[in-house]
Amino acid sequence: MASATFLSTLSLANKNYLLLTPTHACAKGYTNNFRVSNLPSIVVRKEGSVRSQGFVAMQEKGGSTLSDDSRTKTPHVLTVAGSDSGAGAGIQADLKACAARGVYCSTVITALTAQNTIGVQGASNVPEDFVAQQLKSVLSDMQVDVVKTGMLPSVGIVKTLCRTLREYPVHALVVDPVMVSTSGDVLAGPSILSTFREELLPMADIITPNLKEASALLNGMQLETVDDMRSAARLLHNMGPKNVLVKGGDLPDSLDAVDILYNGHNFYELRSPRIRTRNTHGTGCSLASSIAAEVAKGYPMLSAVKVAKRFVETALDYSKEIVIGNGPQGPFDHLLRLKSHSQDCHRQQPFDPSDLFLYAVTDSRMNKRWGRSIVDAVKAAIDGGATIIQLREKDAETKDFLESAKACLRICRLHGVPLLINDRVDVAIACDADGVHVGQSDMPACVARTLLGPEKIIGVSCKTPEQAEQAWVDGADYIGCGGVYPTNTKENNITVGLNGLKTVCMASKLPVVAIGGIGVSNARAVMEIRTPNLKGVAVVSALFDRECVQTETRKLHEVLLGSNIGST
Ligand SMILES: Nc1ncnc2c1ncn2[C@@H]1O[C@H](COP(=O)(O)OP(=O)(O)OP(=O)(O)O)[C@@H](O)[C@H]1O
Ligand SMILES: Cc1ncc(CO)c(N)n1
Ligand SMILES: [Mg+2]
Repeated sequence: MASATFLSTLSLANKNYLLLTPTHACAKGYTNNFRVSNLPSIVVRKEGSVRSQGFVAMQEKGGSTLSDDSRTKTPHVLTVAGSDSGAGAGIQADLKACAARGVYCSTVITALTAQNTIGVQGASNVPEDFVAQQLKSVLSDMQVDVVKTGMLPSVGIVKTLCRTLREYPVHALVVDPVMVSTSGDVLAGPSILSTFREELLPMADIITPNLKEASALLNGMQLETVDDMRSAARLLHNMGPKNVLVKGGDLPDSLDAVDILYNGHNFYELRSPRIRTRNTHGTGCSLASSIAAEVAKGYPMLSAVKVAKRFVETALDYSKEIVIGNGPQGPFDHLLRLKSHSQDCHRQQPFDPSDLFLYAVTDSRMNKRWGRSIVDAVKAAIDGGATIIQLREKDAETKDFLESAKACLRICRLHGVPLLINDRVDVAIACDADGVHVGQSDMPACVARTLLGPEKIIGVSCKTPEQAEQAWVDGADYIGCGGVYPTNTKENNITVGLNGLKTVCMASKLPVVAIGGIGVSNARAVMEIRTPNLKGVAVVSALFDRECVQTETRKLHEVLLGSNIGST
């Protein structure tokens, strides 16, 4: 049995920190094997013992870590579990959940399963001594913070794990006592129950049985209501784990997904709306891994469980319609990416610099003046031959802007024309636009790149070769150079002229679009500076401060074609 949980609050540097100690590291037989971890760590000598190891967890409200040193290590979860060939549960779910939650995950594989959305067709255990070898390889080298267990298919493997954990103590142990898959296939037989009860559960910081597993651990106790779940949690807690989470994913007749967390003092009833979906295979593994991930980051158990549950709920909701496999229980998408790809038949094309040829930039004031909606303006520009659109809505309310952007995106995708958002990276992300255009005092392009990911288009306004170089370094795709001519659209804008444009084009490693006071009368002169990097012109007033946007766009298109430069 683990020794009793010892909780205290201590004051350090005028801040209250919650000191959790000892963790399971002081369970019977742990060796005196301490190490420095990313988690603010305090070795606690309790009752003359030097065996116990604890860590300072962040407080529920706005906690903070103890020292800068403590922030340098990457949080690390080791999952000890079975492989699922269908990749919805097991090791594969654990890897995806940890990646989604932003922690590193190493893997010790205990069994291979041949599994899909129909069920488990076969299983083959990894030999005990090879499980031991994998455990040693990882634990002796990689500074694991939290071990999470899943399928442990034999008594020998459970014992091997317990022995190795005593030799290499970690900060926390999360045990998902996997026994039966949702398809009803046995992943670990009843023979392991006694070793679970006697050896593994007492070492655990949390165990996360589903209803069937809780029932099996409690000799077949019937579990049909939330009250039954509370009773089960209390009885399981008596077996030694610090926390028990009884999961109610399979609770009959429950509109909500209810889980009960019990820490020996309090019960917490955690509820979320039940998502109506067939794609729930691997929810248990993912929940346990996400709890492990949050604990590895340093959060206290209650916060970790809450965040993990919300993550699973969000991922299920996001994935409720994805179609993978023909069986009754499909996998879900931890990384929240598959839906937009599978449902979007007009996928974004990779950035093509020739798209900068006729670059139309909308202006809310001009649209208002001419009594047209932003959607109508975009439609007309595309019909006239615009090759890329940027929405520049300085005055719009965010909610309205987002709605307009979504409507414009549908039109742009239909015509294969990229849609960029000016300044507002948040709006671009929210509507899944093709990219953003940022100015020198907006969000730096490198930060926008981190937020938007590698595929999105990022343009930066530049007036000098130095700014153009920085845009390249920051990972932009193109630069906008100007104002080439004086313009009313931008107040106090310094004009660079054709010479300034040429200097920047010559220096730039990125394709360039010219902007500022350009229209039908001078577009040809701009393109005739003849530098290979200049791919087109960006235009606001010459298209949108006119009665007929389509006609003006067509005229400009003809002029540009006549200049015979930059077009595809
Ligand atoms: N349809 C659903 N909507 C929302 N949450 C759900 C749904 N199904 C399960 N959950 C939640 O997912 C988590 C995992 O619970 P569940 O009871 O499904 O585990 P499990 O049976 O071990 O899963 P598996 O063995 O398929 O990996 C719990 O927090 C549960 O409340
Ligand atoms: C390998 C493996 N582990 C756990 C589960 C439980 O979901 C499963 N179906 N397969
Ligand atoms: Mg499970």
